Amino acid sequence: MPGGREVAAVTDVSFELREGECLALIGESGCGKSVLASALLGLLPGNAVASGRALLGGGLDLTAADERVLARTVRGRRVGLVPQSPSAHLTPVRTVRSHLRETLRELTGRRGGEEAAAARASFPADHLDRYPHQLSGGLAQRAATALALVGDAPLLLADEPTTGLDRELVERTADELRRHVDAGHALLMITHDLAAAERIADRVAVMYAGRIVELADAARFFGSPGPRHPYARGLLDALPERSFTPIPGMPPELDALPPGCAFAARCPSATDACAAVPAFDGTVACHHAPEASRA
Ligand SMILES: Nc1ncnc2c1ncn2[C@@H]1O[C@H](COP(=O)(O)OP(=O)(O)OP(=O)(O)O)[C@@H](O)[C@H]1O
Ligand code: NI
Repeated sequence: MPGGREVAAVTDVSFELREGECLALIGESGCGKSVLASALLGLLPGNAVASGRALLGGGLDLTAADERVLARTVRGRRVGLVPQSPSAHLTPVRTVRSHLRETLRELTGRRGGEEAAAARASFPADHLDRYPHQLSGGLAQRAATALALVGDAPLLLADEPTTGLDRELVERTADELRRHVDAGHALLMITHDLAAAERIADRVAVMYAGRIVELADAARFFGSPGPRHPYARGLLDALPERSFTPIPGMPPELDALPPGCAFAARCPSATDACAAVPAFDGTVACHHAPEASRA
């Protein structure tokens, strides 16, 4: 950070993701979702410090791999990325067709196939000759998704892949990503869109102030018995189709985290116990979470 301040953007995160599985990573703006995705691909800014391990099938540790290995064998081939700001990742002087052509050639050795690749992300064929600045946010998003699907990487990180899309396109994109998962790929989908998460995720990870506070089976999380962490319950209650009650207050600044549980100031269940940071037991990090019911 400017001025040499340090921010713990992501702390003590731990999860597994299997082939054929979609994990949705949800949480308010600024909680560390994109930083986590960038860390997995070696795309953090030069002054960032990452520690820990991120093992890809076969044992490659993404956090320890050097830039050459990441660039030549990992990005696009073993780990695909739909970046959060797709227009920033497209080359301004090249059309969408040209981006797809080069990515197809590089990752699959094939010539042609741009239209089929575009169609997978509902990118309209008659817009293929447009330049990035001629695309709406939603079209840039679909172009980025099409590019990310080309390499058929076993792991796909999709950072807000449905932003800027209308409901029908959200559903089409989510369904395409789900097909990709069902074909045996793993998907980490970062999203604000809980309806999209519910549509495609097998499991849900809820992040708050840089930590995962709940990791749950999606059907149980969105259905019954529902979330166990008060923050996760608050996120669902804030939905218009549920009680439409926002969580009071704002998330803390990551460079000024309160001691103890970072959610305590906004939490209806907080007690003195929350002065200590609750440990994450693999499913929830809360001193007051209801027991996981067996079902
Ligand atoms: N380049 C950077 N330099 C310094 N701090 C950064 C940088 N990028 C992110 N951060 C810090 O990391 C925190 C997490 O950012 P991140 O982009 O991961 O949030 P996010 O959960 O993806 O939010 P959003 O939903 O808005 O995309 C930010 O609050 C900010 O404090
Ligand atoms: Ni983000």
